[in-house]
Amino acid sequence: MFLELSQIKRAFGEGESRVEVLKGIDLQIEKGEFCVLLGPSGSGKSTLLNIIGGIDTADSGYISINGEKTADMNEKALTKYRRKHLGYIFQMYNLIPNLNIKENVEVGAYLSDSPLEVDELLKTLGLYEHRHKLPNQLSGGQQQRTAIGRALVKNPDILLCDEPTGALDYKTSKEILALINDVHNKYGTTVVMVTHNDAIKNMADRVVSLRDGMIRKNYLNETKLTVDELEW
Ligand SMILES: Nc1ncnc2c1ncn2[C@@H]1O[C@H](COP(=O)(O)OP(=O)(O)OP(=O)(O)O)[C@@H](O)[C@H]1O
Repeated sequence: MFLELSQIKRAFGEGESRVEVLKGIDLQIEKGEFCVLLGPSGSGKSTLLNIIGGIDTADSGYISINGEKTADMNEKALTKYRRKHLGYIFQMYNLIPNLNIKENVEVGAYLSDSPLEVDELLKTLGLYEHRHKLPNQLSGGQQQRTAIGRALVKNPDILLCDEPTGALDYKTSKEILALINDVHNKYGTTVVMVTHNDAIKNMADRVVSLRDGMIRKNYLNETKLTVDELEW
């Protein structure tokens, strides 16, 4: 199993205000799978993604990648894992405002031993002619494409996406989903995508839904739709 989560628990706060956000999550994701994580607001989706991404740590349970438990890795190995194997895309693009588009993508390339060619990627993303502009000179969709470029330039094994289309209109959302899907198909990238948008589950291989910190549904989607066929 490529990505395995076992009995992941996470609580925030102390005493009276303590909230158990994840109550024992078991999840297994195959290499190259496209997994969508659904659930109501506050159900723990982002917390789970942050734990997979090594941004946050679980109180108990373990994560293993390719058979290696992250808890057994030392700080150096963990940093290497995050840098080399993970790409992260957020709803708010988190670009560096005073770097231009190309430089923002290069930030991702510096972290990798085997980055993709930056200019090539900028062309694929439709950003090449905008490469000398600053983020605030671009539309939301173009900024999100830049953030995707920064995550993809590392050619990560795992792409973690937290509401990547949350701030975008219908048409741009579809373009971004198509782009993520193309990368997933082309490079065999494993994708874990958190979303509020129920329609997106139709393009996924695996659909996982969380409620109150527990997995309520976890199934393989036998009737995948193309991004074009999605409606919401
Ligand atoms: N660092 C933190 N400190 C305290 N509470 C937190 C922290 N991070 C998350 N929480 C709480 O954990 C719960 C789950 O949050 P999380 O962001 O994982 O949910 P979500 O399912 O992603 O929600 P949304 O869809 O609204 O983004 C919420 O009640 C939130 O307030």
